[in-house]
This record gives sequence, C-alpha cells and structure tokens, in this order.
Amino acid sequence: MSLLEAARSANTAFSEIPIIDLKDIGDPTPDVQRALAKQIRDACIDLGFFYVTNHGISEETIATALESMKTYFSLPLETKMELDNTKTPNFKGYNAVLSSNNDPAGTGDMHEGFEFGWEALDDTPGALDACRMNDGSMAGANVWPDVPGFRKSLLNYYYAAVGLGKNLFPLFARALDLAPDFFDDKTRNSAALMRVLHYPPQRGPVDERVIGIGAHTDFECFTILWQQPGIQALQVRNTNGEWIDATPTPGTLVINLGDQFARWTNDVFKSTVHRAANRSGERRYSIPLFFGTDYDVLLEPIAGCVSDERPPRYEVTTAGDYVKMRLQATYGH
Ligand SMILES: O=C(O)CCC(=O)C(=O)O
Ligand SMILES: [Fe+2]
Repeated sequence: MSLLEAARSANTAFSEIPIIDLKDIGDPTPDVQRALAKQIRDACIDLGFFYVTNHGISEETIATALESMKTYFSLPLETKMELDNTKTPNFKGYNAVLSSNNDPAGTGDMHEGFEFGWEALDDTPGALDACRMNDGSMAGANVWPDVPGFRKSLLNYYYAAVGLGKNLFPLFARALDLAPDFFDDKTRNSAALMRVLHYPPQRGPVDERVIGIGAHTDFECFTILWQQPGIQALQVRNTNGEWIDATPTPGTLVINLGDQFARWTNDVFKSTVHRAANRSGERRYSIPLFFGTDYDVLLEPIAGCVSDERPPRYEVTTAGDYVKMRLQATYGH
C-alpha cells in the first residue's frame, strides 16, 4: 500500500499505544529491518506515538541522570534562576514553574525544567562545538549549574538517547519508502535538545488551564521520552477528542513524533497533541529528548507524501527557524 493510501485508511481514533520491541534493531537482515519499519510505519501513520522496549539506554544511565535532576531541582529558586532560560538566545538553562505555556488556551505549565543541547563531555562546559556553526537562528551555547556530576550524568543520558535516535532515523526512512540513509546528511550535528522536567504534585481541584504541561505538539522529528514509573500523567489525544493514557511501563520509553516529521511527510506521519498533569500526590520527573534534523536543513515534503489531492500543507522553512519560533511562543508569553 502506498503511503498516501495508508494515510487515508489510518486508525486515528486509536485507544491504545502500541509497543515496539527494538531487540533486533542491530540485525542488518533486510527482512528483519523491513518488519520493524512496518510496525513503525503503522504507528506513525495512525497516531505518532509508540513505546519501545529493548531501547539500549541502561537503567544505570537513567538512574544517575534522575539523581542529578532531583539534586538540581531541590536547589533554592534564586540559585536556579541564575540560569534563567530567557537570558540565553535559545532558551537553554532553567525555566521556573509557570514560566512556560505550551497550550495557548492555558495560563502556564505546572513544571520546572532545564534544557541543553549537544556538547562534548571533554569540552570546556558551555563551549561552542565546531559542529554547531551552522545552527543559524538556533545558535547558542549551553549553560550549566555548579552541581557536581550534573553535567556529566545528563550528557551521558543525552549521548545514549541520541545514539538511539540515530538508529531510529533509518527505520523512519524505510517506513517512508526512502533509502535508509535518507536522513544521514540531514542529521550530522545532533540537533537534539534535552530537557529534564520536574512536575510538583497538584492536589485538590485543578484549574484545567494550569496543568503540568498543557496540550501541545512537539517541534522536532521525534521525541524520546523517559517518564517516571508508577505515576500516570501523560495523555495523548485521538481524533475523537478522547485523551488516552500513556501509562509509564517499566523498561519502556515513549517515542512520539513532532511537527518536523509532520512537515517532512505532509501530515502522513502524525504529530499528535499530548499533555501531562501530575495528580499523584508525589513529585514526578521526566526526560524528553527532542531530535530534529540539523537546524540549517529545509523541511520539504518528501515526494511520496504529496499528490494533486494532497498538495503541500506547510510552507517550507528551516528546521532551526521552526524550532526557534515554537520556543519563542512557549517561553515568550
Ligand atoms: O513529561 C511528559 O510526560 C511529557 C513532556 C512533554 O510532552 C514535552 O516536554 O514536550
Ligand atoms: Fe511534548
């Protein structure tokens, strides 16, 4: 079935999020790769959300990053505000509770976060790497707090998640009937942003306009999300307007598509609205890593996703300009 035929018969009124086992991701046998790509294609065309198991990010890498996040978020607000993300050109650093607003109908997100992008572990902290020279409107170095082990443990998680993402791009390419290396020359510079998030618990009656993270789509190609086990918070909206729980399942990560893939594929791949609210009574932590194409790459619809009946739906822009515009809308309110 062609991509456009598949898009026409998509099950966008899903009620479950599929689980895809990546244990064979390194097996080069074409049949194995094709079978994996088929599962990914179905999930991307239907809902743009799936869980992965055997994803290769070790429990130790996750646990170490989590400990560092907890230490960091327990610092006094004034200390965290020294790295206020609105002081950096591209919102690197800290955002306080209610300083971001992901849903234009909301009045602020009930979480705090810390964001950074690629940097080599042995570089001077916050140095601008040579591979960042073509970032255009997204140019700008990382900033780091003075918390022992924080930078190292977060960068270690970053490298592991970027490694997973680099292995996923060929599968997404196959899922789009493209050569597996289609995204290689578009993902040379790890245009991946990682955010660590802390959601304080919300007790009693909750104002729907002030939840953990308001309804939104992500900006990049796909997000690799670790969410804290045991706390249900994340929900995904289907085309009937129902919110489907993305229950955290031990040993899994969530992969969800963002707007860059919707643009590459003229909405054949779905960038689906999601939100999170923490009503558990406990603190909740999560780690999204947003992986896009390099910031200087044009987001042009691929040929198999355009036809006379389905003309291009988006104006062509660079990945960097798109991400920058969305970041400004999220933090600049
Ligand atoms: O914390 C979560 O589960 C979701 C976070 C999210 O959607 C985001 O940061 O874009
Ligand atoms: Fe998101």
